[in-house]
Amino acid sequence: MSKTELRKRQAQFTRELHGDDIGKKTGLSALMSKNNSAQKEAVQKYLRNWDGKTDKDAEERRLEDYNEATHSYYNVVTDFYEYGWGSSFHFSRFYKGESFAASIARHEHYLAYKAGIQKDDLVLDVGCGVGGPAREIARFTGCNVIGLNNNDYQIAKAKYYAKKYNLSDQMDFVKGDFMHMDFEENTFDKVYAIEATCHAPKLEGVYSEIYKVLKPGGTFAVYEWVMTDKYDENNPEHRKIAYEIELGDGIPKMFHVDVARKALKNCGFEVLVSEDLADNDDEIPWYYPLTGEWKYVQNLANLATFFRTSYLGRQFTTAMVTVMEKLGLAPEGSKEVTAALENAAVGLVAGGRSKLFTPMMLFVAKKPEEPETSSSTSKEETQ
Ligand SMILES: CC(C)=CCC[C@@H](C)[C@H]1CC[C@H]2C3=C(CC[C@]12C)[C@@]1(C)CC[C@H](O)C[C@@H]1CC3
Ligand SMILES: C[S@@+](CC[C@H](N)C(=O)[O-])C[C@H]1O[C@@H](n2cnc3c(N)ncnc32)[C@H](O)[C@@H]1O
Repeated sequence: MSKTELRKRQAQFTRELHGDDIGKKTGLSALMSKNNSAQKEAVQKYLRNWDGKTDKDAEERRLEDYNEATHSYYNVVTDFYEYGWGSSFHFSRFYKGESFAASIARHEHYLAYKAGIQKDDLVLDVGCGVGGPAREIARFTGCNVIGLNNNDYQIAKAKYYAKKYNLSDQMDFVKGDFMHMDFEENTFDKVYAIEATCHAPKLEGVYSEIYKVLKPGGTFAVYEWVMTDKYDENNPEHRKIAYEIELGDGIPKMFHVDVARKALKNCGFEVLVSEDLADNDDEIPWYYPLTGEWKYVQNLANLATFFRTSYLGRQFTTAMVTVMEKLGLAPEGSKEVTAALENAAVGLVAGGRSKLFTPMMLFVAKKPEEPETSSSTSKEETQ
């Protein structure tokens, strides 16, 4: 199927699944207005690749199907994410006394600061979700942002929110696969990606596209999801944690941190910062909202969020969605989605506690002023 045909089909499917009036409804009320048979199809398309098999063939299938699989994954989880987490789909570090929203925003500001984003810069947000970080970074720095996303539903939502919050002049959102970008070479002053490029079947693929569209001398900053140095792919316990994360988060393959670092270098980037922000012995761990450890709750106003993200809250949501599905109020397959998200939560907490996994491997990388030609770059073996 050609790129144009795939785009048309995915856009048409989104209209069938979510209707034309995207934006006004969020979370569970948006879930309730989804089309039943389209939802069933989306759940099936997402889960067909995660059938419990971890052999090379199964992995190959997941890598090949990355575009449709992630498109379907976000078609079915976006409403749950907004209901449980908000409109920035990423983790953050927590400090004592800090609210959940402040912590999420600070994590975004920090990336903007490390990327050196200035007023009037043209910035690309790779895998922009519903635009939570783009709105915050545009307000924080005064830059102009283009959000790239392969999910039509999220793009429609991001556009709706930009208009609602009077930010449309500073931002736009476009449909596209980050493995094959349509932008002109040397277009953007800065590029950032927050917990999105882990959906790539090959990190060198997405990083080389970023390198191409970045102006010479421009900076790319990313919070990458990777398995850490402690991870051993041949250890079944470790592999189980990585598989749970892949299954529950729609990721074809979780890569080791070295793979990411080498991929950046192989694309021609000069790596300026390479730091796991989760490896700071923070008093409050990044994954705590998913553990249900109430002792960490910093702010009474955040109680609703912490209930929804905690183990107890997740069981409550699953039970509620099961009943809603039986009564025909929620579309078929919604219960399966909550089960997959439960896997995500369990895998992420296990990965976080054991430090086998981090969602905040910070890389800041520069495209040289005079980029090397690809033939003059010596490449290291990655994936
Ligand atoms: C998938 C990637 C690369 C990043 C997303 C990171 C997080 C924002 C999500 C990872 C697991 C998600 C879960 C929820 C919200 C968003 C995440 C934390 C829920 C709390 C949403 C409400 C459901 O009832 C339970 C979910 C558990 C997992
Ligand atoms: C976990 S969300 C993070 C969203 C956003 N960065 C944020 O922090 O709110 C991952 C995002 O990557 C996008 N994505 C995944 N695969 C993609 C691809 N091949 N091309 C473009 N976007 C993709 C998803 O649609 C989703 O918006």
